[in-house]
Amino acid sequence: MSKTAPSPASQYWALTKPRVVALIVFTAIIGMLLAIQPGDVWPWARLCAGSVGIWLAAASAAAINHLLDQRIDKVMARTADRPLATGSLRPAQVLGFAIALGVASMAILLLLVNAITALLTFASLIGYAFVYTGFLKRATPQNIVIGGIAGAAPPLLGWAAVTGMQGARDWEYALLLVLIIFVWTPPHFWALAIFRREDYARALVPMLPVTHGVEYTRWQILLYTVLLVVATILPWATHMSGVFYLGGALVLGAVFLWYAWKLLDPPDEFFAMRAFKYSIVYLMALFAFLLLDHWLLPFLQPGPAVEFVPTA
Ligand code: HEM
Ligand SMILES: CC(C)=CCC/C(C)=C/CC/C(C)=C/COP(=O)(O)OP(=O)(O)O
Repeated sequence: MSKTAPSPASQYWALTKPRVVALIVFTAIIGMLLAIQPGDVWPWARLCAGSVGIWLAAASAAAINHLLDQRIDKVMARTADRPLATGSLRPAQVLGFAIALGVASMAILLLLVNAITALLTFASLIGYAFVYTGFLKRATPQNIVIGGIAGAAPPLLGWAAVTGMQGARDWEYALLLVLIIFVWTPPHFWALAIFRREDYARALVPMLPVTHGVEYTRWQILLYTVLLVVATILPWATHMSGVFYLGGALVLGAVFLWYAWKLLDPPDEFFAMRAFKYSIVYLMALFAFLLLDHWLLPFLQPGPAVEFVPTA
């Protein structure tokens, strides 16, 4: 039985790495919602335009990644069905699509949000599409650590969309969120890379399990997971978030530590993929805790007693 060819729309959609970018936009939106304080007027236009603009930029960067990684994607089993690897889209089409998304993103951010968000988003796009994909990925096993800065930036982009980054507090809090995703990235990616190491070796990509071996990578995952748990305490320690967040972060962190510890002597080779999948649930849930702590708890707590003063 012959397989029906995928529709062009589904191929363009695949270029945007929709699921990864969905989580990226989720962290950006949470950055926005943490930057608004209870009682503030919600800047709806900037919230909507900021989300769309950041989404378009991340999608553009993902499409450029497909373009620059054609050779690698063709060789690796995980990526061999990508639109350029199969030939269902031509490089010129992908380039045009990436440019259109990038231009639309910058126009929206510049015209409807603010210059600092446009600038930081553009830097993240360049960081992932060119610095990581075009250079670091092929150059060093620290590729995803350094390149992770671009993927970690979205909460800062969201925060900038709401505040314009006017005060030191804005930078401190937003960079804390960036730090959390930055230290989350190595356990997230290296767990998958352990499982997929033969793919990377065949494609000559110097990922850590290929260059330094699986055992060394497992210890690095544990090290970064410990750093991650410490980093996730900082929002509470700096009074950005309360004990509700802290409780959630510690429980989620304890489970992540269990995965990282068990990965040192895993029950089977699929365990690394279970750890990878947990890393995604972890980040989603951690950011959901930040949000609930910021927005739900103030509503649940009784407000300050207001004294009734008769006017006459
Ligand atoms: C340099 C940084 C990063 C690297 C190298 C990396 C690497 C990867 C890889 C190789 C995959 C598998 C993709 C596939 O099978 O098609 C993946 C999946 C995923 N990543 Fe990352 N990642 C990074 C950062 C991020 C960030 C910052 C986020 C979100 C905040 C994220 C969210 C996800 C999600 C949600 C998936 C699952 C996608 C799916 O189920 O199709 N990643 N990542
Ligand atoms: C503007 C902005 C916020 C940009 C963010 C860019 C972005 C989409 C970051 C995600 C990082 C990611 C999917 C890495 C995958 O690594 P890989 O490309 O080596 O994985 P692959 O083998 O699946 O292609």
